[in-house]
Amino acid sequence: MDSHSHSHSQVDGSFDESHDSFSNNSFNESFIELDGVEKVFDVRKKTGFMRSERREVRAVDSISFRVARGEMVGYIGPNGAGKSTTIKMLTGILTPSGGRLRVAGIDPSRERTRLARRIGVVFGQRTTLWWDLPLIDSYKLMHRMYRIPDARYRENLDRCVELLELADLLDVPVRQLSLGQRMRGDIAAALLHDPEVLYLDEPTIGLDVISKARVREFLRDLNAERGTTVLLTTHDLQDIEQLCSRVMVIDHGRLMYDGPLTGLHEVGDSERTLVVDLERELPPVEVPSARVVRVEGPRQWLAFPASESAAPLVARIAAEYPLVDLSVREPDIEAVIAKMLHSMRDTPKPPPEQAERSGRAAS
Ligand SMILES: Nc1ncnc2c1ncn2[C@@H]1O[C@H](COP(=O)(O)OP(=O)(O)OP(=O)(O)O)[C@@H](O)[C@H]1O
Repeated sequence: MDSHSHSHSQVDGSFDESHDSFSNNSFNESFIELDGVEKVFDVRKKTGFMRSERREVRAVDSISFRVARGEMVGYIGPNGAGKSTTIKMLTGILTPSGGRLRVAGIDPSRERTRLARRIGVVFGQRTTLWWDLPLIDSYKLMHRMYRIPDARYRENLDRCVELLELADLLDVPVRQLSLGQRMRGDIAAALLHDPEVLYLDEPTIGLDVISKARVREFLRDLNAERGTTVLLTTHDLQDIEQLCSRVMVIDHGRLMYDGPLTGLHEVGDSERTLVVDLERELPPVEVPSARVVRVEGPRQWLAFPASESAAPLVARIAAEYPLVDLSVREPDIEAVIAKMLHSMRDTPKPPPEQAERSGRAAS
C-alpha cells in the first residue's frame, strides 16, 4: 500500500489543495482525511461570586492524516490527549473548530445521518445496546433503524453470531451479560449494517485473555475478508501489535508519530521482557542483546529491545540453558509513548531517510 506514504508525510497541520495526495490516486483511495483539524472547547471556570473566567482547551490542535480504505490503524496517546474528541468529530457528534475533515467524502458534522449508515462505532466503556432487552431485540431494532435489507441483516447476524459465539446469548438481557459477552454483542451491533469503517474505542478493556484473543481474531478476519477500515483507540499494546500495521500517537492534541509500531519502539528505545523458567537456580543468563534485570530462584527476567524479534534470543537460550518455560511481556503503552515523547524532546529530529524507514516522528 504505497499510497499511504503520502499521508504519513503530512504531519505539519497545513492544508494545501495542491498537495500531492490531492493530485494523484491516493486521494481516491484515502477514506478518512483530516487537514489541520482543530477542536477548541470554551471552558468557564468560576473564580468568585458572579465572576467566571473563560479558558480555551485545545483538545485537538491542527491534526492532519489520511487513512486508506482497508487500513487498520491504532490511534493512541496519554489520557486527555484528544483521541475521543477526534473520534467524535469523525462520527459527526462534534463539529471541528477549524480545518477540513472528510470520511468517505462526507463532511461528518454536516451529514451525520447519511454517514451513520457507513460507519460503525464501538465504545468499550459504554454500550449501544438496550440494557433491559434481550440481545436479539437490540439487533431487531437496529435492523429497522438502519433499514437493513432482510437478507443482508440475516447474513450479517448469522455470521456475527457464529464468529463471536453469540448463539447462547441472544435471549439474555444485556444487563446480565459479562463484560466480554457484552463487548462481543456490541461489536456485532456495530456491524449489522455493513459499515465501511469501524471506530473502536478500547474494545478489549477489562476483558480476560481469552475474550481479548477472540475479539482480536474476529477483527482481523473482518478486515481481511470485508476490507473494513478500522481506527482503534486502545491502552493495550497487544491490540496494536496484533491488529495494526500503522500507529498514530497523539499528545496534547497534536500528532506526534505516524508509522509502524516497530518504529515507535525504535524512537523510544523501549524494551520487552523475556521471562524464562530454568530447571534450577542458575547465575544470570548471558546472551548478547539482552540483559538480566531480575532473578527469583529459577526464574529470570531479561530485557531486550522491543523493536527486535524474540525468536533468536529464545533459540539461543533454549540451546545453552535448561529451559522449562518462557513468556514475553510487552511494555505498557504508556511507557512506550512516554519514552518516545521524552526522546523526541531530548534529541534532534532524525534525518529524513531514517524517519521514513522507522515511521515518522512529527514535531
Ligand atoms: N466537552 C468538553 N468540554 C471541555 N473540555 C473537553 C470536552 N471534551 C474533552 N475536553 C478536554 O479535551 C481534552 C482531550 O480530551 P479527550 O477526551 O479527547 O482525550 P482522550 O485522549 O480521549 O483521553 P482518554 O484516554 O482519557 O479518554 C482533555 O483536556 C479534556 O478535558
